[in-house]
Amino acid sequence: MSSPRVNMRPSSKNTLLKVVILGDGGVGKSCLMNRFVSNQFDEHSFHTIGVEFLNKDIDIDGDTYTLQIWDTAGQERFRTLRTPFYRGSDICMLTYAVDDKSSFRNLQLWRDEFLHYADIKENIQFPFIVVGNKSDVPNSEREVSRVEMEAWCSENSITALIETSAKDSSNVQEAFKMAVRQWSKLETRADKNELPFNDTVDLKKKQLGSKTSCCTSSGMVLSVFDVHGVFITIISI
Ligand SMILES: Nc1nc2c(ncn2[C@@H]2O[C@H](COP(=O)(O)OP(=O)(O)OP(=O)(O)O)[C@@H](O)[C@H]2O)c(=O)[nH]1
Repeated sequence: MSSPRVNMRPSSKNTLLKVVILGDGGVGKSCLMNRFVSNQFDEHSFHTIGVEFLNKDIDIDGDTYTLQIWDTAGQERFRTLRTPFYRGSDICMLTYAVDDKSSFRNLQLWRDEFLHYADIKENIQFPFIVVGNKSDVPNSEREVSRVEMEAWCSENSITALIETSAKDSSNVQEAFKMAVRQWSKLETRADKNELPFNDTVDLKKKQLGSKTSCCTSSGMVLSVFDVHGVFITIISI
């Protein structure tokens, strides 16, 4: 009598990761998130107020990851609405537009703002990824070269970098996958005690206060957060 077949395939993990997207207003953060989550592009995307988030599952190298993607308002006037949401991030996407030099120069400010409000210690290697969006623009409109991007990343010890287009969809999936692989690489090294690293955040356990949420017809989340006793309402218009 033949023995019953046993499926020896190891069960895959499911890891929840909080990804925060930062960068100047208008570089295409909301469009990147919507392209990644819903495969849609809005030519007339409105400025984000505060923050919005969407979840998306992806499979990478046999494991499933639930990405909780936080799209933040890039405009300076919304600084106090966005910064409370940096804490507990696992990955930070520093985004600029290749046709906007000033958005590239401001990456340093975004990086510093993130490290400060996320309370990441300076000697900790955090999973940053640099994303140069709007790669579809004609060469005549391009203001930031790939070489400049590589130089800035090298100066800031960032090894994950990619150019994307939320408009024509190029490299958008790859950017999020690259971000997760970068997180995984640093996490593995931290597990082996090769470098100091903050704990993996389980958002189910570690939320910024309590949260209620619902979906609008566009799929965006309107939320009311209780952040250390202060209620913040997040509205997508
Ligand atoms: N050509 C081109 N335009 C894009 C791309 N991504 C976004 N845009 C356009 O850029 C504008 C701003 O996009 P948003 O996604 O709203 O920018 P944002 O960074 O979220 O802006 P804030 O919410 O103000 O922080 C919109 O008109 C988009 O249609 C892209 O990949 N290529």
